[in-house]
Amino acid sequence: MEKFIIEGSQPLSGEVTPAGNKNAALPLLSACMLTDEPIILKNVPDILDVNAMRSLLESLGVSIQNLDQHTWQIQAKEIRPADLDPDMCRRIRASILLAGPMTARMGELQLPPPGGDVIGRRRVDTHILALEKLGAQVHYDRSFIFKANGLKGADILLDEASVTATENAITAAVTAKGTTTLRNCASEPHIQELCHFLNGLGAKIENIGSNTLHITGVDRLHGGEFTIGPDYLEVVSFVGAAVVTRGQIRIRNAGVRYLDMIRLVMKRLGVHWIEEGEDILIPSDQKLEVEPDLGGAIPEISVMPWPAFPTDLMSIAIVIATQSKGSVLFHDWMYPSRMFFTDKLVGMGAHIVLCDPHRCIVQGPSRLYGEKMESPDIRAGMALLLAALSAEGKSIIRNVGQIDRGYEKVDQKLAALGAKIERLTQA
Ligand SMILES: CC(=O)N[C@H]1[C@@H](OP(=O)(O)OP(=O)(O)OC[C@H]2O[C@@H](n3ccc(=O)[nH]c3=O)[C@H](O)[C@@H]2O)O[C@H](CO)[C@@H](O)[C@@H]1O
Ligand SMILES: C=C(OP(=O)(O)O)C(=O)O
Repeated sequence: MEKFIIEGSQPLSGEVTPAGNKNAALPLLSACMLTDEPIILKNVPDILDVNAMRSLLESLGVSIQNLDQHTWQIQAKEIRPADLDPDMCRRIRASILLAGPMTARMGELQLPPPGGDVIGRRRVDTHILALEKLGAQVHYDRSFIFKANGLKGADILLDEASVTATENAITAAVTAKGTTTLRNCASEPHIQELCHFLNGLGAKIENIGSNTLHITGVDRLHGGEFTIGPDYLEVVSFVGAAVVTRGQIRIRNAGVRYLDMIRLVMKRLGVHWIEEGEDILIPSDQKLEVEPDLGGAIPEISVMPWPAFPTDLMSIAIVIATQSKGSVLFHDWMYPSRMFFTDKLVGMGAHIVLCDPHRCIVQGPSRLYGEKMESPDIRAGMALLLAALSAEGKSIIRNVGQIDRGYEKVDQKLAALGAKIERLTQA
């Protein structure tokens, strides 16, 4: 295990480029199993979750070659429903994404339970609903068994707009017989990318980006090439790092098409950026003052499925709010354990009232002081790192493997922007 030692209060400056989107790379990698022809994926992020997915695919017989650090050639010529390592499955939420492609192509998969961030109970019922509607039999007894003798298109109303359940439904439906209508589906950028990727392999998915997808099943998919889009969660994390250190940075290839709602929410915290083509420039002259609602009411920032504000940016927004003048209510109804990390921010000097597991009120600005902390999950870990960069004095963040799950070489990128950060093996 490793830890970060951070000497805070260094304004960041310079340029940074985000890696490919983790939550796009994971379903795309799994979807490669839908064809026996080779696929080239570019801009694959070099992060722990993606490497865990690689090892799961390899154990199912998929061959993966690195053409360079971020370009993979993947071929699922002869795959088999082999036993999967339960520890590896438990490491990532996305192991559940093997279900759609394997059920469609092999008609069989035994899958240990998925893991991922420990941020509260994470349902898989919607995955089962979708796959059963397409004709699969699903048996669960601490582990899943998926079986199918050819899938058939269906009219499916998801009982919640779950991201990974939508992805499993799509990958199972693209080669099913007949047509599928998928209603109440999620439409996050990674789902849109998955659809465009599959259409590039010969799938027929219409209405991409909406919450109703029409899928016409095709007999087979062919090989192809696809470039994974930039990770907008990493982009906004770097926006946060610039703002809380009063720095000025340029983020190259920032995926500005994904930032509309995030921009509105950041404006409420007194944060702005300038778009220059595909780059964004975060200037040092931030207002950092909370914009009250009409009539002076305390504003609320709450999460919602896309195109609203993503839950994965809640922790980052909370840290930014500690540096903005005024009060904001944060509300994350999706996960019951996302807000507990705020006690660490309080320990650093932030003024935060945790109202219940889903809501907190932040009153800023507060001077933060360096602390010793543990990274509880990917986004809270990154948020604590931002707080440490902003704080006066030295901070130690342990268990940074949590951050490495989703952020590629974050310490090296921050150091290149002038942060004083060191990675050490945990004693
Ligand atoms: C690998 C991957 O892609 N992980 C992402 C994916 O996880 P994942 O696909 O697991 O998350 P889901 O979209 O299923 O849902 C997240 C939580 O919200 C609840 N829920 C969701 C939608 C809804 O309409 N009603 C509802 O109650 C779910 O029961 C669950 O507790 O999407 C989440 C929500 O954007 C992100 O935090 C994760 O980073
Ligand atoms: C919750 C997250 O990831 P996962 O679903 O992979 O655990 C995240 O990326 O913030």
